Amino acid sequence: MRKRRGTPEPVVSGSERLLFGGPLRYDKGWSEHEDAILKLSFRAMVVRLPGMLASSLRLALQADAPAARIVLAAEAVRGGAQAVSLLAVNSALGRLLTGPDIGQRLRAAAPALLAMAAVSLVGVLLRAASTYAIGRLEPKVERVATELYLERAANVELAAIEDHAFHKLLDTAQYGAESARRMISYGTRVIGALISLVAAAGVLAVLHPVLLPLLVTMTLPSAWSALTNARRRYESFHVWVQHARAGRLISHLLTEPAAAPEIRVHGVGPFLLRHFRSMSETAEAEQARLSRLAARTGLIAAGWTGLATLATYATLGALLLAGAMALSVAGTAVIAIRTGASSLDTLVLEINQLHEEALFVGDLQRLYVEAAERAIPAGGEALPEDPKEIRFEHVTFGYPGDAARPALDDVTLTLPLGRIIALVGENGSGKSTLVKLLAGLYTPDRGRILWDGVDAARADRRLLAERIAMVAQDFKRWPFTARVNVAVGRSAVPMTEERLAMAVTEAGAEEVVADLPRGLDTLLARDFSGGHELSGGQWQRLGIARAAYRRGRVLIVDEPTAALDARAELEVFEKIRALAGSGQTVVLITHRLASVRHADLVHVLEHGRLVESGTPQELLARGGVYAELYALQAEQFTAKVPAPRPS
Ligand SMILES: Nc1ncnc2c1ncn2[C@@H]1O[C@H](COP(=O)(O)OP(=O)(O)OP(=O)(O)O)[C@@H](O)[C@H]1O
Repeated sequence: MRKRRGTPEPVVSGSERLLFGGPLRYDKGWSEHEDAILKLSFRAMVVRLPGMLASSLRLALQADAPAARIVLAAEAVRGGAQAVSLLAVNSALGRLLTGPDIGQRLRAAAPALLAMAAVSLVGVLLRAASTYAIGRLEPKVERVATELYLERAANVELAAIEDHAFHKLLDTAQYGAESARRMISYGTRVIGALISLVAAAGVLAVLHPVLLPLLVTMTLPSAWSALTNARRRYESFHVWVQHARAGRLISHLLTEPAAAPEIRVHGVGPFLLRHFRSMSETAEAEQARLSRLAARTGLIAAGWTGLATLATYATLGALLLAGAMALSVAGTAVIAIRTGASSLDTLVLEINQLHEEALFVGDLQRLYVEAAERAIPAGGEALPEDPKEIRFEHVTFGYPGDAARPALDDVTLTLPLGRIIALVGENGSGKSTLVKLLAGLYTPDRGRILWDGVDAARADRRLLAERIAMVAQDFKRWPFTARVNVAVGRSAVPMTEERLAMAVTEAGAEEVVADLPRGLDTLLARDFSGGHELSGGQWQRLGIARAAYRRGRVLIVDEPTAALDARAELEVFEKIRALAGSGQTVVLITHRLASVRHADLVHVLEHGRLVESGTPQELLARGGVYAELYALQAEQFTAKVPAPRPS
């Protein structure tokens, strides 16, 4: 790993070790992006300036072209006005300092003085126009950048979302949209300062050639100091981004409703607070380190600037004493030096800010590119209109980063369509993984999934998803109304009461809805006012209603009855059977083998491998894994209850 000189090893708090198993620092960032340090050098900063300005401009034009044009025009004219103003100063001073009597001198200087007044009025008006247009532009730029971020992020493969490196990019890039917003102001100020600097430098070069390099020497220290500090802040941000997220996570846990009961009953509050404090202190130590370095850099820069200023004014004095410069010219030079130095100062600061923001926008742009590369591919072969079966052929799949053992290992099985197929097996045997592959959420590492003859890997993924309705074990409980929680099953079609009512009935969720204070319009999020909470079983019924609303050809239900009472369980299986009766394929994952009795076909998985397949009756008769699991469950009901111990 390449490390910057002077970057100390991170301090790791006990809290990080205990709660998160180690230091929450990203330390690969610099070696992953070899050019990252180069990006922070002064030369690179200057070289990248046109690109940075162009990317701000592109974003601005995309967000609100008329406002962007107003800003550009106002800044260009304002810079020109400043040059005119300096020339007018020079002319006014020249006329005021030379000539016979003061009245005549004043009259001679009057046009230049009037020109100065007119130019400053124009400047004020242009500044107002620019302020208005920037105010209009900034939120739009942020929105456009955020929309693109969210759109790309929502469209990547599930494997990318679960990938550590991609997640880091998602984490850091989210700050890019805000930076894009800020780049508009900085970019505008850079353009303004550049133009007025050129004006001041032009005037100075005309007055005396030695004044120009002196002006530059005066400003270099603040450039160096600002750049050094920006580089440190950016570096630190990247290393600490995960730590910052963990801090926010702890504070969120302390306030979120889901954790509230346990926090109170188990007294988790003080424990989490203690670790929140300890982690905050670790982060504060990093902030203190940055401030210490910034103060030191600032002091060095200030000393350097002081010496350079002294040298500039000494040179001006020497030129005056030697008679090499007239007093009026020296007066204009002082004004031009002050204007120039302040423009150069502004320029350096603003370029630096622009550069710092551009680094974050760079993260965002990297995310755009990487997300596009990892997007769910568009297009592909069409699936057969009415396939007879889906066949897994020697399918092997392992989760990224989990090299120990594949979750599915050389699985070959058939899922006949229009039937109820049950997947059975102990925890971790690969059932959920199998249905995720079936739904196209992952693609096999080896082997094929065939819809009749068509390989799902070559099929159009959107068309494949169209056919699937899924109630996963951890299906999303959307913090919206009950209506949306059902209709989100197929949000692309217009929401109709008829379709909603049918889905609710098919899932047997009528009672759940009837019990809600505002029926389908009840908000199902306790953390909003008027929000209502459902029980696990009630949620599960809504989840099934959502899948019914979707009307996919293949209904995948993963543990549909885990949170249901015995009566509800029976009812739900009745509903699922009815769905299958209407020609729909049901792929059912359940641990309750009594419910599997009605399946047309059962596949039994063990450690990621298929160990048995057949009808429930065949499997019971065979006396294998299924029969063993079945007997175990049956025993629980037939075993004699031990007699109470005598007291
Ligand atoms: N997103 C994931 N990332 C990494 N590993 C995973 C992921 N999901 C599951 N696994 C691993 O894959 C294996 C199979 O898990 P899977 O969820 O498919 O089992 P299952 O049969 O559905 O289990 P259960 O009955 O407990 O739901 C397990 O070892 C699990 O740890």
